[in-house]
Amino acid sequence: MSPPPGTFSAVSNTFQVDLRGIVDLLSHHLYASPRVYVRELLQNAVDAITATGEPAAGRIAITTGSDVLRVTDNGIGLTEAQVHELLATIGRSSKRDELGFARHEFLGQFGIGLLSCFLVADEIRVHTCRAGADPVLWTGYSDGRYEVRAGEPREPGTTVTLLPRRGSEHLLSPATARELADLYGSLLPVSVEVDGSRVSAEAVPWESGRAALFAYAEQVFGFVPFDIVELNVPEAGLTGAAFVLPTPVNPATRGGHRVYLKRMLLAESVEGLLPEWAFFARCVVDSTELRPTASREALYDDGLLSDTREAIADQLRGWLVRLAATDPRRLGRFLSIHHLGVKALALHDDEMLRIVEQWYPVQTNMGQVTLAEFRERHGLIRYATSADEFRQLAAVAAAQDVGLVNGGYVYDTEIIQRLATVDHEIRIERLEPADLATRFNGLDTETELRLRPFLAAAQRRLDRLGCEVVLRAFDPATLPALYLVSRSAAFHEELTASRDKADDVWGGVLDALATTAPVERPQLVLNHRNPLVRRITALVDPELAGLAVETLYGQALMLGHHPIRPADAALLNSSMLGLLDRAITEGDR
Ligand SMILES: Nc1ncnc2c1ncn2[C@@H]1O[C@H](COP(=O)(O)OP(=O)(O)OP(=O)(O)O)[C@@H](O)[C@H]1O
Repeated sequence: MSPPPGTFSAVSNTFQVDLRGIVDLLSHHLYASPRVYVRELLQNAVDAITATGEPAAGRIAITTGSDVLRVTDNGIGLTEAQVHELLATIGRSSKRDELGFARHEFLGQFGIGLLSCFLVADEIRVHTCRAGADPVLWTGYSDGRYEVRAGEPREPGTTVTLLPRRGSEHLLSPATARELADLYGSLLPVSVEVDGSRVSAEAVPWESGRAALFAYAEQVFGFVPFDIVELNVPEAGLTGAAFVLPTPVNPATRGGHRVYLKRMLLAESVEGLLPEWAFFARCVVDSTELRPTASREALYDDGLLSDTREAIADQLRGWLVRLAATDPRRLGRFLSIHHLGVKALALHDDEMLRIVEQWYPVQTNMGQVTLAEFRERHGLIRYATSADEFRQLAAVAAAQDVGLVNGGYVYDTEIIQRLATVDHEIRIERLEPADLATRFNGLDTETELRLRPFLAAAQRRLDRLGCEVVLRAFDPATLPALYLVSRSAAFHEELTASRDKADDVWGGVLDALATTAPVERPQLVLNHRNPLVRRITALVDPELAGLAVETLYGQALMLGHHPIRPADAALLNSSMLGLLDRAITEGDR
């Protein structure tokens, strides 16, 4: 009885597949380049040889010419039933176990690799024979059809013949076939020949000694490495070498690594094998355990890959630590090339932090020294957090015998601060510009009394700019004035600037913030040791003295790279013009 209208009975169906769409998708969109067809054919041949249990006797011959390309192996071959099952079913592979897991000894696992041949061919012929069974010829077409018929008699094994699609002939040419077989197959443990000449049988480069490795790096990566670190990660069955780059690289450019899986080249530029901080190394490795993605262009990002990454990171770190212990000069050279990466690493790695502290010279107002040397000399690490602050204060601080590190370079301030958190013996102090003024000498009482009217007049001129004028005597005498902003004053200045731009609601919040703490005003410290300042303080004309103070204020602002507010710019403008007017009037007399 049929169900009443409007109700459905549950029917179990299977997906329908449009074969042409799948063939097109897998062959044209999965792989980045049509050149991978050689890799997939080599891989199938190697797997078929592995399946015989006698890899040493394995032979793969690629022949080109007469407009076709043939890959012949003396592997296990297929029976007719297997041909129907394996070649004609997309996604079916003989390389998985009953539970569907990839069988360890094989390179393939997905059951789609052969389809990559449709990138370059319209027709694929597989002529195969299993020992003791009849030879079979399977022909597949890129429109999704296939035929199976009896094949010509042959030795056990398989020959895959590709008939090029129009426009792809060059990809099957003798030169390209040779180049690709070399690229993908040169480390394979079976014999590979192209048109009768052998390509394979190279030993893995890291088993041929250091000299060979240096030559390899130059040939393959195009540089003579600064050093070579051997890599070994047993749980990933991984061996290989990391080449330390001899020149700086942008840490943001991700360097790819040459990765072989079971000695078949996966790709020349694989990402994710090293942690990001190790941008100074390029690797070549072979792994028996890491897994490829289906396109075989990248490594599958699983737990094993992240463990491997960690293990390689440890080995690179160990190399650095060893270098520090055995050859500090060489470490110094390395650091001068790759300091950015090492400093980035030091932010989350204690050993690297110590290496940077001990060996990396930083800029200070007493010359280039390491943080360790600086600490030994000054008892603490006093630092400026920006290059501007350092530039403004370095000479003045040095003249007061105050050592100062420029923390303005990338990561330097963070590194200094981290040092103090990992080692409580290490004292650090951010230089408070206003504190510097406390080290300046005051004036003797008589001079101070004499200059009081001048100071009061100067203060009146700068009051509206929120700046306090003080007179001190300090070195260097060549510096007439210094504009010092305490951190809280700097914060307050930023707050006022934001307040001016903010809308009412946000402005209210900023106002509330501004009133929470009393703020020290920025100081213009005039240097009484400076001859010009002395002459200014002695001027009898109060207007000229006022213009001079305003100009000193502007000059000190600019010297310290302080922000120039509209009110400052207006003042600078009027004082300059005022002085100019005076100078011209004087000159005309
Ligand atoms: N040269 C060959 N000799 C014997 N069998 C082969 C050969 N080439 C392919 N086959 C059979 O055809 C199946 C499908 O091959 P295909 O290349 O499409 O996938 P795969 O190698 O199993 O996996 P992957 O997609 O990861 O390469 C293989 O599992 C294998 O059984």
